[in-house]
Amino acid sequence: MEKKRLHIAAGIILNPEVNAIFITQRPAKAHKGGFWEFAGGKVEDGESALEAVKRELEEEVGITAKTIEPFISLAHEYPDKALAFDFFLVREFEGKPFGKEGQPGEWVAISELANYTFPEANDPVLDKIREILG
Ligand SMILES: Nc1nc2c([nH]c(=O)n2[C@H]2C[C@H](O)[C@@H](COP(=O)(O)OP(=O)(O)OP(=O)(O)O)O2)c(=O)[nH]1
Ligand SMILES: [Mg+2]
Repeated sequence: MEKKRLHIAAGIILNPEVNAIFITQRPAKAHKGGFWEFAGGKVEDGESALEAVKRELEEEVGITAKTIEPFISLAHEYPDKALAFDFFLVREFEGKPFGKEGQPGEWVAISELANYTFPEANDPVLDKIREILG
């Protein structure tokens, strides 16, 4: 069977004052359930990655992104699906992020990110966060 190919856009929500990032935990039954993630999801037909990440941030964590820039793009093949990601850095936003879909969410200091388990695809993202923002 053909692998599904999906385009995913996700946001790295930064609080620069305390060098922390807001992350959420994927629901147990979802793909990569229980792993921590940067809020985001599938880019829909007719939508740009930037539009998608803004929409997903409203839907999943209840914030309106105001200053947002491309951070890293990568492709990752899981056994069951092939994903292309665009991660964006969200430097300014309106509202207070929370797990709007009932998922756990936390502000985590960049120095503490290693204590949270992310999907394998996120490794280069985490490395770059430590390098540039840590
Ligand atoms: N949002 C997000 N997804 C990630 C990250 N790392 C990673 O491997 N993924 C994978 C897990 C999923 O297979 C896929 C994201 O899909 P999703 O299930 O969040 O998509 P979605 O929000 O549009 O889902 P849905 O409501 O349409 O079902 O990307 C990450 O940091 N953030
Ligand atoms: Mg999602």
